[in-house]
Amino acid sequence: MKDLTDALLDVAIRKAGYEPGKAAIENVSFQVRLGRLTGLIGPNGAGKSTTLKAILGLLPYADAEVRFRGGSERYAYIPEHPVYFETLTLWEHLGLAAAVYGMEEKSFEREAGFLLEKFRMTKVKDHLPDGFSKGKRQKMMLLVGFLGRPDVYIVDEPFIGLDPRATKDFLDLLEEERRRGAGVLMSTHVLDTAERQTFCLPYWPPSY
Ligand SMILES: Nc1ncnc2c1ncn2[C@@H]1O[C@H](COP(=O)(O)OP(=O)(O)OP(=O)(O)O)[C@@H](O)[C@H]1O
Repeated sequence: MKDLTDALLDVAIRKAGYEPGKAAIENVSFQVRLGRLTGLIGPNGAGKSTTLKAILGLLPYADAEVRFRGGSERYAYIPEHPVYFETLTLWEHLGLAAAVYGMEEKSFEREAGFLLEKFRMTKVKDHLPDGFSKGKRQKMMLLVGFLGRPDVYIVDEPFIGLDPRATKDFLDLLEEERRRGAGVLMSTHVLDTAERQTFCLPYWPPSY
C-alpha cells in the first residue's frame, strides 16, 4: 500500500468478478485522496461499475483490499440505476438516510430543505418515486447521497438522465464538497462532461 497521509480510500483489486475463476477485472489499484476527484473513464463494458461494486463489497467474488481512512467508511454511493422503496416518499427516503447517517433533526431539515431547493424537488417531496421521471429518480439518489456530507463520494455514471441544469447543479455541489475536503470517485464514459472536471487520475483504459 502507498502513502496513506491524504488517502481517504485505498483500493487494490487483484481479481474480481461474478464467478470464481472468471475475473471481470484484474490488477486495478488507485487511491481516492482528500479533496481530489478520481475518474474511472472507459467505454461500455470496461469494468467501471464492477470496480465500484468490488469496493462496496457487492460482488460475489473479489480478491481485493479496500481501506477507508481510519476504517470509518463514511461514504455515499450514488448508483447508475436509481434504487428506492416504492412505498416511501422522497421526504421519507431522506429521513431514512438521515437516520442511517445519524443526523440530528434540525440539521436534517436544514440540509434536506437546501438540497430539495437546489435540485428543484421541493414540490414533489411528498410524492412516491414511482411517479417520477427517470431524471427525478436520479436526482433523488443525488439528494440522498449529498445529505450526509460524507468523506467519500462513489458515483457511478451520474450524467445519464440528468438534464443540463441538474448536471451543472450536481457538478457545482460536487466541486463544493471537494473543496470541503471530500474525495470523489466517479465512473463515466461521458468524456465531454468529465473533462471539464479536475480529474487527478484518468487512468482507464490507457488506450481509450
Ligand atoms: N451481473 C453480471 N454478471 C455477469 N457479468 C457481468 C455482470 N455485470 C457486468 N458483467 C460483466 O463484467 C464486465 C464489466 O462490466 P461493467 O458493467 O463493470 O462495465 P462498465 O465499464 O461499468 O460498463 P457501462 O459503461 O456499460 O456501465 C463486462 O464484461 C460485463 O459483461
